[in-house]
Order: sequence, then C-alpha cells, then structure tokens
Amino acid sequence: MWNDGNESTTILDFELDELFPLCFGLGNLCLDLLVRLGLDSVLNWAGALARHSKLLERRGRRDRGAKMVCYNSSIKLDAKMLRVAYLGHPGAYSENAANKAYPNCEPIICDQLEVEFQTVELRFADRSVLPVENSLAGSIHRNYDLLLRHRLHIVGEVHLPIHHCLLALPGARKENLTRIISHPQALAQRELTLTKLGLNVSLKALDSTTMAAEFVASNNLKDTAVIASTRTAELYGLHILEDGIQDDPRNVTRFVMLAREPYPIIPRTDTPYKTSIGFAQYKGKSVMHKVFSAFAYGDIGVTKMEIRPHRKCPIRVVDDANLGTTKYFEYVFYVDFEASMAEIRAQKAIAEVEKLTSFLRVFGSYPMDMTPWCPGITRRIA
Ligand SMILES: O=C(O)C(=O)Cc1ccccc1
Repeated sequence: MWNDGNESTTILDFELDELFPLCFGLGNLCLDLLVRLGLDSVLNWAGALARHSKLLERRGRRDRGAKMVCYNSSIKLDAKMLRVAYLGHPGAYSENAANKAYPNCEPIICDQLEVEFQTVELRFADRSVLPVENSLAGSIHRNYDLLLRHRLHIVGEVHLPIHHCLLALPGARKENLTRIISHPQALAQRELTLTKLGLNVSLKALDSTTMAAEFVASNNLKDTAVIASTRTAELYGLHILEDGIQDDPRNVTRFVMLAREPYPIIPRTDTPYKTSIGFAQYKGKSVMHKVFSAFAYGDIGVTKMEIRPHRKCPIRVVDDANLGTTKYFEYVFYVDFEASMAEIRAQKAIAEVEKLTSFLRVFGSYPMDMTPWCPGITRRIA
C-alpha cells in the first residue's frame, strides 16, 4: 500500500442543508473571479462545482449527514479514507490502478479529464490517478499536456498489468461486427491481434474503456464490440468474444498519482525515488546536450524523456546574430530521473538545468513502483 500521507486533515460533519449554501457561495465566488481570471477557466470551475453538488446530493440521499473532509489541521488522513479521482466508470483500468495505489480508497468517478484535475484542485478528491504511458502504445500525450496546464504534484506511480478482452452484447457474433470502440490506448495495444482475428471493422476512440462498454450496452449495439477488462464485461452484462487480445502479454501501463501537495521531501536511503520535471529551452542554440551532462555529472540515470510541442512558443528562430534564418520547432521536455530532490546531487543537477532553461517545473519526487515484474501473468488481473 502507498502511504504518501502528507496531508493534515480535520473531518467535519456537514448536514447536506449546510453543504448547498456552501456550494452556492463558491458559485458566487466564481462569478467574482470571472472578471479577474477570464471566462474559460471560471466556467470550467463552475461546471465542476455544479457536477459535484449533484454528486453530493445523490450521495446525500443515500446517506444523509454526508461527511466532508477539510484540509487545515493536524489529524493524519487515514489512507483508507482517501478519495481518489479517476476517469471512467467502475471497471476502468484506472479504477484498478487507484485500488493498487490506495487500497480501500473512496472512488470519485469523473467523466472528463479536466474535471478529474479540478476535482482534486477543488478538494472534492484527495488524489487523482492518471495513466501516462503504456509499454506497447507509448505515452498518453494529452495527459502530459494536462500535467503542465494544472498545478498538481506527482506523489507516486503504479505499474498495472493490462489484460484486454473483446466484449460484445450476448448473442453478438464476431463475423457481424462492423465497429470496435475503446480508449485510444486500448485500440493501439491490439493492432496485430485484431488483424490476426481477421476482423474487418472500423475503430472509434472514446474517453475510457468503460464509457465504450456503457455506450454499447445502453444502445443495444449488436454490431459493435468493446476492448476492455473482464470486470467491465461482468459490470455491463457483456460477453467475452476473445480473451487476451493485447499484442503482447507483457502489457503494462504506468499511472501517476496526483495531489495538491508534493510528496514530503525526507532524506531516505531505503526506497528508490524518481523525480519528474518539465522544462523548455531558452531561445537560441540547443542546450539539450548540456542538460543531459548535468544529470551525467551527478551520475543520475534518466529513465524517461517525452517531448511535446511548446504551444505558447511554437517556433525557435536561431542564427549567429539571432536574425531569424534558422527555424526549429520548439518543445516542452518531460524528463524522469532516478533520484529524489532530497539528494544534493539532484538539487545540483536541477540548479544547472534551471540555468539552461526558460522554465523548469518539478512535478514531484516520489517512490518508484518496485512491484516485481512477472511477464505473462497479466491474465485476468485487470
Ligand atoms: O479507459 C480505461 O479503462 C482507462 O483506465 C484508461 C486506460 C486504457 C487502456 C489502458 C490503460 C488505461
């Protein structure tokens, strides 16, 4: 079990009648902020508040006298009370990741990625669990972009073995399928297998495997199959047409856990740590070789690098006089390295990188997932 219990909490009992004015008050606050922050961000916040008021109302009908968790005092948050946000419905791989990271947590289901981030930012959840890369399909670029757009910290990682099945309504036959729908990662992880099965179908991406399952079940679509887990089949009344359709049994997805506060920087020697950063270069010549030397100098292993377009500054213009004759695309670089910010060598490397870059953000230092790697045993785990 992960224990990143760096939060201090007081548990307050709120009657629902008290919660609604609170949400209303917050709504008014949003309007006040409208003028200062701009329409888009305030509308996003207000939307999230409205959704969560409904969530509280629904939960309140079930359990009058709902509890609300406030973050301001000295009682340690018990890991089992953590509210963990993820995208999708019960049965999503992200739900498995949330349970692996925080056993007995309270799931907070989100229907959009932006909402998943806001749910933590607005304190409706304590953590969010976000898939960032897969061993077959690679990085989930959108989620990297969101990490930068929001101010949450990475406080942990989990590696989840992924076992995909082809699911359809009872009675649906493989030869009558015209379409397969799922999360883009699931669609990418089965490329070879579906070709082998000889299916001539179109593919459609949805935001999660479980949203795809719900879509097929609620619209009674006999010509559409879903790529999702065995648990999703049970939950949505679907049948397994084909079991284990990922292209390789060693299919693993890495999820990161996000929180409002960083993982506490405590010097430790027993657990291997990882640090994730993002940065962009200054205008002018490339300095990437120097950035890597900073890590090499500290004998720090770089385990991952992701490169994304620098949307705010798409083109870098370079020549000796900076007259604009050579043009490169400009990027944001995401790097994971094997050290904690508690270590002097990491601090020195980061100080060096800071000198070389126009912006630098440390997303977090956190314990590495050291789960033993057992290729081929992914069957029916997820
Ligand atoms: O859609 C889901 O169930 C997710 O949790 C995202 C996902 C999809 C495929 C592999 C890993 C995570």
